[in-house]
Amino acid sequence: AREDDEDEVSEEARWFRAMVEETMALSGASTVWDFLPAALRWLDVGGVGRRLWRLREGRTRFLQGLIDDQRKEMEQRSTAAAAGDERGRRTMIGVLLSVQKKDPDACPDQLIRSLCISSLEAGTDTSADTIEWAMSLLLNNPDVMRKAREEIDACIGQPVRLLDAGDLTKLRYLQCIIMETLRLYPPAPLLVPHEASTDCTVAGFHVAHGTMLLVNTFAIQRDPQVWDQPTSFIPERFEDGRNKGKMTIPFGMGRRRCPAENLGMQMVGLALGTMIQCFEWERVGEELVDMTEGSGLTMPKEVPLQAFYRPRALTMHLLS
Ligand code: HEM
Repeated sequence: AREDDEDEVSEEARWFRAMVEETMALSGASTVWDFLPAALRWLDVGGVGRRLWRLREGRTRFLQGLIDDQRKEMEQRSTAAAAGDERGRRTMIGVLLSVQKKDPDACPDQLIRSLCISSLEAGTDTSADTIEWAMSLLLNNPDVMRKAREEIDACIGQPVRLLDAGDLTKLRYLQCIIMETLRLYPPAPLLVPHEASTDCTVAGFHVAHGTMLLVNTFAIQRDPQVWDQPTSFIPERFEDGRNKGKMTIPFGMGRRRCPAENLGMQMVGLALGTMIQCFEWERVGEELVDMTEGSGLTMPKEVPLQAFYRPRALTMHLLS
C-alpha cells in the first residue's frame, strides 16, 4: 500500500515519514555504539552518529519553518484583531509562542522544536505500525475481521454513515482487537531506554546509578506463565474485563508513560475501524501474511503489508 499512495501525499509528508522511519531504525535500543568504551565512540561505527546528525539538521529546519510560519500568522492575526477580525486557529506551536512572548527565556524556539518533534515522532510510527500489525493479523484471521465488521455495522445502523470517534467506546470488540495487537506487537518492544538516576535495588537486584534500563514489554506480554496460548491472536481474551490486571504495558507505565495513550487508541481505532467498515480485504495469495518483526526503537514489520481491497457496496456512497 505504501508505494501506491506515493502520489497522494505531499513531498513534505513523504519526507517526514521517511525521516521518522530512519530515526526509529537508527535509534534501536542496541546499537554497536552503546557497547563501545566512551574513548572509542568517535569511531562512529556504521556511520550512525553521522546519519543521526544529518537527520537532526533536517528536523530542525522543518520545525523552525513551522514556527516561523506560525509566528508570521500570529502577527498578521494580531493586526487583524486590532481591526476587529478575531479569526484564527489554536495550535500547539501557537500556544507555546504565546508563552514565549510573555517570557522569552522560559520558552525559547529550541524548546518548542523539541516538544513538537517528540510528539510528532513518538506519535507517527507507533500508531501507523499498530494499524499495519492489526490489519495483518485480521487478514490471517478472517473470522475476527468478520466479527469486527458485524459489530461496526450493528453499531452504525441505518442510514449508513462513516464511523466516528464517538462510536469507538461502543465498539468493544474492535478495542479488544487493538489491545490484543498491542499485546503481541507492542510498537516499542523495549519501551524507551531509561537511566537509573541513583543507585537502587529493585526486586533484590542492585541497579547502579547511570545504568541503562530496558523493559522487555514484548517478553512480558507473551509470558507463558501468565497468558494462555501466549503467541496466538485471541481478541476475546480481553472481552468483559477478562485478564484485567495482567501486565500489558504497550504505553509504558509511571511518570514517563506515553502522555497520548487516549489519542493513540483513538487514531488507531478510527483508522482501523474505517478500513474494516468501508472495504473488503483479502490476502494477496494463499499463504499467510508474513509476521516477522523488523528492528529499531519501534517494531515495524520486516516485510511491509500488501493486501487486496475493494469498496463494500454498503459504504460505496460514502467514499465517492
Ligand atoms: C498506539 C500508539 C502509541 C503507542 C503504543 C505509544 C507508546 C509509547 C511508549 C511505550 C512510550 C515510552 C514510555 C516509557 O518511556 O516508558 C511513549 C512515549 C511518548 N509518546 Fe507515545 N505511543 C503511542 C502514540 C503516541 C501519540 C499519538 C503521541 C503524540 C501525538 C505520543 C507521544 C508520546 C510522547 C511525547 C512520549 C514521551 C513521553 C516522555 O518521555 O515523558 N505517543 N509512547
